[in-house]
Amino acid sequence: MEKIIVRGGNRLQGAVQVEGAKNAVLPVIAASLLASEGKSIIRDVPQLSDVFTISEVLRHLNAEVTFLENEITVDASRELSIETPFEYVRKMRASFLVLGPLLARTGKARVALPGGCAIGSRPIDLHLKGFEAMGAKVDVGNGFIEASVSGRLHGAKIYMDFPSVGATQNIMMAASLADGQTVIENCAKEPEIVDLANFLNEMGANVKGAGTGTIKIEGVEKLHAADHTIIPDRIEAGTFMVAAAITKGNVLVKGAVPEHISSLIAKLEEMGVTIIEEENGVRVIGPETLKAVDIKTMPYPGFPTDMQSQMMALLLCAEGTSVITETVFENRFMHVEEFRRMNADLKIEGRSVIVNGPCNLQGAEVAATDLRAAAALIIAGLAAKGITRVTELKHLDRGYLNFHLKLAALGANIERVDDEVEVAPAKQDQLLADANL
Ligand SMILES: CC(=O)N[C@H]1[C@@H](OP(=O)(O)OP(=O)(O)OC[C@H]2O[C@@H](n3ccc(=O)[nH]c3=O)[C@H](O)[C@@H]2O)O[C@H](CO)[C@@H](O)[C@@H]1O
Ligand SMILES: C=C(OP(=O)(O)O)C(=O)O
Repeated sequence: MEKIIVRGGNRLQGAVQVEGAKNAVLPVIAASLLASEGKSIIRDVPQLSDVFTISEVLRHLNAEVTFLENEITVDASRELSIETPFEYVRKMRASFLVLGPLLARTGKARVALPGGCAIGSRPIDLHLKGFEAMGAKVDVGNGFIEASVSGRLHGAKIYMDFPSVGATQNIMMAASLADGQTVIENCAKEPEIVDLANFLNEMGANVKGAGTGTIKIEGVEKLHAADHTIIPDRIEAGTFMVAAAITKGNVLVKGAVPEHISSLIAKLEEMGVTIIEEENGVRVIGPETLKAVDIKTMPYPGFPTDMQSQMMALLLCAEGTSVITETVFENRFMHVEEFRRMNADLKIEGRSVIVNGPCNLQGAEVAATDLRAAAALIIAGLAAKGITRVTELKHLDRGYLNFHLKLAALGANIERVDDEVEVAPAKQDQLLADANL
């Protein structure tokens, strides 16, 4: 079994470069299915397992996808098949994002129903309501969603009960090839929505208002391939910022875009962390003593749920009582039990967790329960006394590239091993060199 082994106590120092955003690249790759001519080139693509999964989905749908390091080329000009089986959707829920493009491009799509996952039940009603409002007939049965339309989808006025990121993206993509105007009200405002809108517009779409609460899309006859560079990953950036703060370190997080992480910056500053905006990123200097703060996750520009578990790790080291309230997903506290194995004093009360800090964190064997929990447990290990072993690394690999190598380059005592066969120092140096760190 693979594990990451962390020996806590080292201060992180130096600079780390963030990758292109996982949550931006997945919808952009799905959107490339809308181009009936040309080859799209997508740049700054992180080589993550989720990216490989969505590429497999596209290949299964008869698109041609080629990788060249951080660049992906997609040719979706051939006739597309319309079915995405469960094996892909089970691996990664974002596979469901092909439904909108397929429906708009071919008039029909059959995509396996995404189930719940470790962070909540995650229904898809808002996606489906949107497609129905645009004239699609949607049937759910035998574990599949089947959507079809005779002729083309038509524009519609769609109000979302909750600003769902995925539903906003799926509807935006479908509406780009619909007849007439679609207006999505109470839509998601995340930077990844803006990145997708930019890509769609580069493909010849007419999308306005992305980043605000109302998006207007004038459907066009057809879309062509485009050349697009993915935005930097704000969650990876935030994860390294928290890692720097917890080790009382001094780290420049290169590629971090301050306006994408303003809620995180505000909370870190409230905790006593020094944040300096530099030309090519954000410098984080951890204080000797961290102050407790309260956090409530919210849709963007609120505090991101994808940073909740990493912040929990940091608050475990803060003086005083903090309250973390999760409003986006109903069950995103699976990591609490794992933190408790590290001597954390945490109490779950409904949708909140009370953190009584500072905890005397101790190394332990812990299992990642989801992608961000994996990073959070490793971060806690950086501050814990003794050795922390983190298993279930398949979660980590969905969203972080070379995570342990990047931390090692900043001075962490960390290695990734298979069944305790520890990587010899010379091999570790070679890995760092290979990863260009
Ligand atoms: C690949 C990707 O970009 N994933 C991100 C995306 O997930 P995802 O797009 O799945 O998240 P959503 O914004 O859709 O979900 C937010 C909330 O809305 C609910 N909901 C959603 C759709 C729906 O039809 N009905 C419904 O009730 C969900 O159950 C959840 O409670 O945004 C989340 C919220 O910022 C992030 O945590 C994920 O990292
Ligand atoms: C929850 C996440 O991703 P997904 O929506 O793909 O599960 C995440 O990136 O933290």
